[in-house]
Amino acid sequence: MIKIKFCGISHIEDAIVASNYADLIGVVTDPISPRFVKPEFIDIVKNFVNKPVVNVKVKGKINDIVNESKAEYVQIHRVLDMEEIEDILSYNKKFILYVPSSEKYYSYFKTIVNKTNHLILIDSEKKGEKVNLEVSKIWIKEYDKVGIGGGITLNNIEEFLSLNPYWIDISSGIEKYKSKKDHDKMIRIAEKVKEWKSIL
Ligand SMILES: O=C(O)c1ccccc1N[C@@H]1O[C@H](COP(=O)(O)O)[C@@H](O)[C@H]1O
Repeated sequence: MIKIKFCGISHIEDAIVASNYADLIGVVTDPISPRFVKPEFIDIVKNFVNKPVVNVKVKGKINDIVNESKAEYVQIHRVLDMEEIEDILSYNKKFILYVPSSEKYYSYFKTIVNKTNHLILIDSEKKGEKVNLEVSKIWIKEYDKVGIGGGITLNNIEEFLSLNPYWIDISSGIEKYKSKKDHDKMIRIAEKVKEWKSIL
């Protein structure tokens, strides 16, 4: 079954619902985000959930991000330079590495695939825009750990599932308002993913 990451969790009650319906729980600890919470929130969340937590960060040194919480995964939501890619190889930590969905990042995508064994997240080049599905379709076929995010909602999720990604990543599409999750949307999205498996 296609795995689910519910991201941008900033309330304990949302984390509990995410834990019941998703495989990964994303918490954004970068002040750039309207869903920002302090890294300490992750350590609190971990007392209430039984699924791995992902610390999502855009800026900052990799070493600082790795050590700032007890999250099982670190998602670096920016394009890394070569030195940083080499650096992540030295950590005994699970990473999610963001690749913008544009042909111009194909060689970057291949570098990550060839050098690391981590999960990849294909997302839109600019936050708030929809991911490029044509590019994503090709890359998903090339590497088995590719997930897709970027504008997934209850109304368009089938388009994403039809690409057969390893996992999907959803944040704004399951919100009531910015930073607060809509539990009904979370449950309905999870049901759609489950039903999708039974169609195949
Ligand atoms: O969600 C955020 O606020 C965020 C901020 C900065 C970097 C990444 C962020 N979120 C990531 O983007 C995907 C897709 O989000 P959406 O579903 O399009 O809203 C999300 O799942 C996070 O991994």
